[in-house]
This record gives sequence, structure tokens and C-alpha cells, in this order.
Amino acid sequence: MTKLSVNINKIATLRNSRGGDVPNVVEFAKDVQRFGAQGITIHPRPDERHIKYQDAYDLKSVVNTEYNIEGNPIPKFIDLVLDIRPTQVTLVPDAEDAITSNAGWDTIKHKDFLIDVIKEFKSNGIRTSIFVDPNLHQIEGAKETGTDRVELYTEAYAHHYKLGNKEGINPYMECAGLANALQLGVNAGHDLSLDNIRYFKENIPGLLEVSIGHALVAESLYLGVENVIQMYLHRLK
Ligand SMILES: CC(=O)[C@@H](O)[C@H](O)COP(=O)(O)O
Ligand SMILES: NCC(=O)COP(=O)(O)O
Repeated sequence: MTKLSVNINKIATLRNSRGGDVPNVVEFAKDVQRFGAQGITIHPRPDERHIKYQDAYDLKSVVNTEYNIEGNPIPKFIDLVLDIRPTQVTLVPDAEDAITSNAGWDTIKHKDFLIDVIKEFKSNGIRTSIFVDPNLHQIEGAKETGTDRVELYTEAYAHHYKLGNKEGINPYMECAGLANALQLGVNAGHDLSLDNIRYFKENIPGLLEVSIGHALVAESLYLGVENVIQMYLHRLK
């Protein structure tokens, strides 16, 4: 089974555009869990332009599914995650000014850093995942860091799929196969959508979790949040 973790960054973006508390991210998290989502993902960025650090604390008591916090492990982020102790932390090598995540880790170059950070999170009982491009060397490098899982960066898959280029799945199949063989768990995320999720799920062995935000919120504008969650769950069976 593949778990659906709903990324609620975009709900915070909408709220922040007015400066008040509408829509309320905590209520939204409660609702998507009630509608069947098996996880909540947030990705606080250093400028807090969408999810604020306080949101991460406010969500702690209401997330009764898997709580996944993503981000660049700068000291402030590490402290936040150690304080909250979510189910999972996903490490993403974001530049401070990145509009959205745009690359996976170089697990070879940053091996020593990743080993240290991952050790600290795991020794505090937090499952770890690292965001990687679909590249076999990076999967091998990830294994060396001691991480529990990898999150495959699916932007390229989504792009190829939209162009009708089904072979875009191939590097992801190979990387997931290697990760399975190395006993690394496989998550995936970025630009996954109702259109492209079924083919991804059908072709990726051992897909444990997908985190989806941007498309899911956009689709919900037309179809409604509850319907959209049900549609994802159906495709992820
Ligand atoms: C790691 C990843 O792909 C997502 O967390 C994505 O970057 C969401 O972040 P934004 O909502 O800031 O685009
Ligand atoms: N880890 C990926 C994520 O949380 C959501 O990415 P997107 O669906 O907003 O592109």
C-alpha cells in the first residue's frame, strides 16, 4: 500500500496572502485526515513564506496519521524537528531563495554531513528520508548515509508524462528497484497529480508514500477536497 501524505504548504500560502487565519491550516489538516489521507506533510522554509514554524507546533497535537516535516537541515530546522519529533523528517537541499524544491541531494559530496544529521534524528526516534534525483549513484550514496528512506524527486517524471513520454518513468523504476534491494524505503514527491499518479504507482516497486500538495490543492478547487482525496486513494490502492 502507498500512503498519501498531503502537503499543506499551499493552504498556508493562501492564508498568508491575507495575513489572517483563513483558511486555517490546522482545520484543513484535520479534515484531510478525516477524508482518508494517511499523512500530513509540511515544508517550512527559512523565510516562513507559507508554513510558519508555529504551524509546525500547532499541527503536532492534531496530526494523528504520519507527520512528515521536510526541509533543509539548517540549525533552526534541526531544532524544530527535534522539538516536535514527527514520524518522519525529509531532508531537502533547498537554497534559501528557491521558489520550490528543484534538486535532490548530492549524497556522495554531502555524505559526512548527512551521516551526522541522520544519526541525530534517528537517535531521537524520527524516521529519516532524503530527497534525491532518480540517479543510481545517488541511491547508493543514500544507503551510505544510514537513512531509512529516500524520496524520489518526481518533477522530471511529471514533466515527461505530460508530454506523453512514458519512458520518463524508467530511471525511477531502476532507482526504486535498487533502493528495494538495498533495503531503503521509497517515497516520492513533487508535481505528482491525479493525472500522473496512477502510472507512477503501477510502475514503482515498493512505493511506501507519496507527498502531494500543489496539484492536490489546485484540483480541489474544481472537484472538492474530499473527492480529490478519495480519487488519490483509489489510484494508490
Ligand atoms: C520536497 C518537495 O518537493 C516539496 O516539499 C515541495 O518543494 C513543496 O515545497 P513548496 O510548497 O515550497 O513548493
Ligand atoms: N515532497 C513533495 C511534496 O511534499 C509536495 O510537492 P508538490 O505536490 O507540492 O509538488
